[in-house]
Amino acid sequence: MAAMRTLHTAPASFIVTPAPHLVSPTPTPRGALPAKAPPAAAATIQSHARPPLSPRVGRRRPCARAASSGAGAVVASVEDAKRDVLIALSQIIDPDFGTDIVSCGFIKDLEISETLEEVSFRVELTTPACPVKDMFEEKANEVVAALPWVKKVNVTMSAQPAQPVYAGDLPEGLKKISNIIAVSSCKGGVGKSTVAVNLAYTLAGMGARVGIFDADVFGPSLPNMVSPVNRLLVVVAPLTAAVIVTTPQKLAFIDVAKGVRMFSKLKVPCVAVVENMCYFDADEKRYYPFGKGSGTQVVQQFGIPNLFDLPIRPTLSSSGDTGIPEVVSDPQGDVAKIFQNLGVCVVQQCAKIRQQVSTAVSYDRSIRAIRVKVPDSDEEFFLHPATVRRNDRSAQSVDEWTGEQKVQYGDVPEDIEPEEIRPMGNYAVSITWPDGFSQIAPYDQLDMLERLVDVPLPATAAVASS
Ligand SMILES: Nc1ncnc2c1ncn2[C@@H]1O[C@H](COP(=O)(O)OP(=O)(O)OP(=O)(O)O)[C@@H](O)[C@H]1O
Repeated sequence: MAAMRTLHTAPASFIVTPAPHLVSPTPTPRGALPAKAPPAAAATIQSHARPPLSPRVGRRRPCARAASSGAGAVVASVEDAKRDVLIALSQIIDPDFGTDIVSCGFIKDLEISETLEEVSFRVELTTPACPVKDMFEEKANEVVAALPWVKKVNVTMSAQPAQPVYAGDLPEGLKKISNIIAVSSCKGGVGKSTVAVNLAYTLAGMGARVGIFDADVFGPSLPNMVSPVNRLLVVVAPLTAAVIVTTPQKLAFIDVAKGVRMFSKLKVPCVAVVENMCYFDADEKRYYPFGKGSGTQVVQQFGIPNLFDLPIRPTLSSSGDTGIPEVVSDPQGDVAKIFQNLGVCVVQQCAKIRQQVSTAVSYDRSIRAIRVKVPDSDEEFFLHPATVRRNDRSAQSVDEWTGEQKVQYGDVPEDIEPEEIRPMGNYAVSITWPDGFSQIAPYDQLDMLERLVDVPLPATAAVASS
């Protein structure tokens, strides 16, 4: 008997999962969605041009060989023109990745007209909900138009196709979903469904395709009521991140702490805390009927960086009954602004998590070592591939019942190299070996293995991670 009910899923950039009440968003015209709040972070322009990744590109000034007057200047060839454009665009820095948009691989389909005067390219972002996409478009136009030989710039904005950061088998419906966000509290009635629904509509308003799934993770009661033979439904869901909902009471903190610890065990980063029903305004005064501070306590104790205070609003409650979420019915209101900030935070944190996960473990052919980056730090360590393979703990390598080692030391060639390394969500990588064996290696396990010491600095960037 399943204690999970799917309400509305679609090929989506995001799935938001409240627990445990049923909520099914009614499709809403785009125009009715919340207005954009100012982005939390802005794309920045580097003060000096940086060369793009191509080793052929030098540090020369854009169009240095063109006529010096600027207006009416010419460029010698399409190749030179493309080089100029990439150098110009590499001045734009993605605030989340701290890298220029050329190195991030965002520039696609760069074309120069035969007359060498018109430039066309596409900027492909990691998510359609990128909070700084307008800024990127504006700056891309600006820096390319500033090249003296350019008369016209055509910029198209797009986003990468939705794709999970997960190498394992996924149910069909999850194969085109990039991020799954859990909205959780471990306590009933604090506003999970309210937050989940409004967050989902906000993300949709930012350009993401969003579905909502309602899952009762902690307290499924139906299995107890009917005593099924199979009590456990094993599914849906490599979570990208969690948003914790709490209320200001001290008692709420205890339950929330339980949830944060659970997500920590599951290696799911908690990216934000929403302290719901914090206050209300009346007679030009602000009242805090439930006291202050459980959200702050969660942030301080668990280091979750983003705290959002949500007021008590009769309209938030009544919007649950009417089927039109507050961010839709009052897109310019205070509550919509809070959700807009929460949405920006979620999108940015997810982008960072995906970037971190996809580069966490890679194989560096030049030094024949598996490189492991320690999350949230500059630290990294190296492992001998054969050591990783010999320490596989799956049933294929170790007898599940006796613990007897089935794969012997000598069975693994000393010079074995992985063919592919792919992330399995936030907790493990899948390593494919030349004999076709696919090893699931949890980060915790990699952390325990004997490390290579005195590893020479790699000559080239790691290549095997995808
Ligand atoms: N900020 C708010 N202001 C006013 N009413 C609110 C607010 N947040 C939630 N509510 C109301 O509180 C009640 C509980 O909220 P909600 O159903 O979202 O909580 P939940 O955590 O999902 O509950 P459960 O654990 O029972 O599933 C609802 O009636 C909702 O409309």
